[in-house]
Parts: sequence; C-alpha cells; structure tokens
Amino acid sequence: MDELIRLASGDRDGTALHRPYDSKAISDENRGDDVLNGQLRPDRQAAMQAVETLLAFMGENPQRSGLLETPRRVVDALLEHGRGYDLDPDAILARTFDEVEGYDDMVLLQGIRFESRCEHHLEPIIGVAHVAYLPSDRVVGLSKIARVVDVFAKRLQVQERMTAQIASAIDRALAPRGVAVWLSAEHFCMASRGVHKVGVSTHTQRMTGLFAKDVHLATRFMTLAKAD
Ligand SMILES: Nc1nc2c(ncn2[C@@H]2O[C@H](COP(=O)(O)OP(=O)(O)OP(=O)(O)O)[C@@H](O)[C@H]2O)c(=O)[nH]1
Ligand SMILES: [Zn+2]
Repeated sequence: MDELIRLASGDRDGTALHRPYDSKAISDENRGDDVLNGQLRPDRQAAMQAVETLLAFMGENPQRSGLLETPRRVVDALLEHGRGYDLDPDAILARTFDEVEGYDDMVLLQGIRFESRCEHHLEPIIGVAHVAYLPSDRVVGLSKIARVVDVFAKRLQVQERMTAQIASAIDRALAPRGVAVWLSAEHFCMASRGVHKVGVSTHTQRMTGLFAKDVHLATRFMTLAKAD
C-alpha cells in the first residue's frame, strides 16, 4: 500500500502528520477526507495546534481564557470556508429536465450572493454572481446553479478561476449553446489590510459558445444582469 495512504488510515497520532506539504500536489479537483492527491490531510488536533502557534506568533497568549476556544472556532470556520472541496459540481448538476416545450432562450440567474476566501491571504471575497445559459435540449434545476456557485466559492479562490470554473461546470453538465458568468466582488485583502481600499468592486466575466460570438447576446445578458 502507498505509504502515505497507510499513514493516513492508521497513524493518526504520529509525526507523519507534520510532514512538510508539497504544495504542487494540491489541486482543487481532488481532495479526499484523509489524503489529498497522495498528501496527508492533518487531523483536527494538529490544525488546532497550528492556530495556537499563529496566536503566539502574533504576540498573543493562547492560554488566556478568552482565547482557549479560539483554535476550535478557527478550525470550524476553516472547514466551513473549505466545504466546497468535498462537493462535486458535476453530481449537483447531474439531474436535468428535457420537457420544456422547446424553450431555448436564455435562462439567467441574477444576483446570486456568494462568500469566498482569497487564496493569498485567506480574507473574505464577498460578491454576487450572475449566471446564464442558452439551453440546447435540456435545463437544470435553478437551485443547482446557485449550489454550484457555492461549491466553488467555498474553496480558496482567485476570482478569475472561480468565474471560469462555474462556466466550465455548466458547459460540461448541459452542453448548452452558451454560458455567461459575471462575478463582481469586494476583496477584503484589499479593504482591511495591504492597500486599504474599501468599496472596490472587481468584475470578471466568462462567456462561452454563442455568448462569446454574438455581442448582442452578451449585451442582453449584461443588461438583464444589471436590471433592478
Ligand atoms: N488576480 C487576482 N488577484 C487577487 C485576487 N485576490 C487577491 N488578489 C491579489 O493578489 C495579490 C497578491 O500580491 P502579493 O504581492 O503576492 O501579496 P501582498 O504583498 O500581500 O500584496 P498586497 O495585497 O499588495 O499587500 C494582491 O495584489 C491581491 O490584491 C483575485 O481574485 N484575483
Ligand atoms: Zn487576498
């Protein structure tokens, strides 16, 4: 058996959990409970220990009463921010419907609010997604589009990649005649640290198929997405 897999399933308290991570081995697409691309995933205890270390690093006393529960809270929060790693967008989009009386015009979900975390600083990215597609012969449940936005939001992100991932997932699932995704978001790593610019919106778009070819269609999408 692969040594890392053996350690993940058996050695939960050994020093193996503190092996250095090979960052090149980590991919958004493949993350298991204990092993990520052949890479050990630390257990909760090791993660809480790491939070204590960070608190001490910033000059705090992790043993003072106000901070005793903080490692547990931070680890729970990290699991919440990363819950999209364990969700499969293809499975969420797998159920489609074809009894739509030939409806083949745009389906647009406007203003899907999302909360993500940037992969550079782990700070919030908060914004909205507008997602549209042009069905070929089938449609998908509306809530599933919003769920797919959340799958990718609940991973560490850069906004450009999240935009492309949403579009690709819908392309794969529905083979529509086109997909349009528009995200606008505020990055708190720009607002509350670093350059300290509050209220800046970053806009990213991905258009595929007819949306990429037909400027009138792309304009219609953007006009509808902006509508009150
Ligand atoms: N393209 C892109 N950049 C992002 C995103 N989120 C954060 N960033 C930027 O990632 C960059 C990281 O730059 P670095 O110079 O490596 O890090 P830094 O020293 O912390 O940079 P500052 O934020 O300028 O203090 C910053 O310019 C962030 O604004 C994103 O979704 N997309
Ligand atoms: Zn950042």
